[in-house]
Amino acid sequence: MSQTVLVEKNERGYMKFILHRPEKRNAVSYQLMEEFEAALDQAAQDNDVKVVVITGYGDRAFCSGGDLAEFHSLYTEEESYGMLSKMGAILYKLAVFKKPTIALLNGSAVGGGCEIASACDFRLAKSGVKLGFVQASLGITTGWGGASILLEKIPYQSAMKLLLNGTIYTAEAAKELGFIDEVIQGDLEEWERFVDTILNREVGVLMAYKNLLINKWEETDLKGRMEMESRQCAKLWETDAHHQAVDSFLNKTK
Ligand SMILES: C[C@@H](C(=O)O)C(=O)SCCNC(=O)CCNC(=O)[C@H](O)C(C)(C)COP(=O)(O)OP(=O)(O)OC[C@H]1O[C@@H](n2cnc3c(N)ncnc32)[C@H](O)[C@@H]1OP(=O)(O)O
Repeated sequence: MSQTVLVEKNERGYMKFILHRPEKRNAVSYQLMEEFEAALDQAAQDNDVKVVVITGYGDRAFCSGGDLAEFHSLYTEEESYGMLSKMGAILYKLAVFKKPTIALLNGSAVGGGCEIASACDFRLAKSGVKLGFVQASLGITTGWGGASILLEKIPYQSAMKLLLNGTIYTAEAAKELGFIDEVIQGDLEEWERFVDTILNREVGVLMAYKNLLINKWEETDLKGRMEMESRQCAKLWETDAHHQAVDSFLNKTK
């Protein structure tokens, strides 16, 4: 089975995780969850790594969220909660990762793809990229805790607009809402400029600032809030509305 997360270490001091399931627009499978978590552990232990960058393979997609085909076999609340809380725990680990993290949106970011992006400290997107928390249009909510994270990061009204609408935005429109920090025009490699100065700082300084956030999120029980969010989503997962929406996507009738 081929690798679903490619890990590249750059001598400038960052590590790139490349979500690598191009035939599924880099959807999250169980295998990808495991490789993603292993990559996070590897980056945490490597003292040369100052920043982690997450991106998608190719130029079509950053990540299309949960693998709707693989997870379609999960029918009930309990079955889906197992999957949702598993990825939720990994996203929490990403949110409280001890060094700065960047989501580099090279292509579409949909559903759980936006949740992964929310868990990063910064979100950069190639101009023209489409993104959206489409879960509402599938009869569910963010199931991996992404809304709880989003509400920590951008103004409440903007977060609610993104979540309740459940529609697709351009990177430019998402920047207006504060979700995207920078839209990259032209060559995507230009993203590196965003971290030029950060990479010149001592890793201890970067980690100390990050620690302020981590402490806050521990005190306000972000983990517990994310678990509650997964539970709410699991309840909606077993409804007909959700199963019908997924059937429509898989049968291309939507
Ligand atoms: C778990 C939950 C959560 O938040 O907690 C979620 O994430 S819910 C998951 C929410 N995600 C979605 O609803 C994603 C739906 N996907 C899309 O909207 C689209 O595929 C885009 C991501 C915008 C890409 O569009 P584009 O036109 O480039 O490609 P496409 O639609 O032809 O897709 C190419 C191939 O990838 C597959 N594919 C795409 N997204 C997939 C997904 N999430 N799970 C499983 N397969 C997926 C398609 O079925 C198709 O397979 P074939 O080549 O075999 O026909």
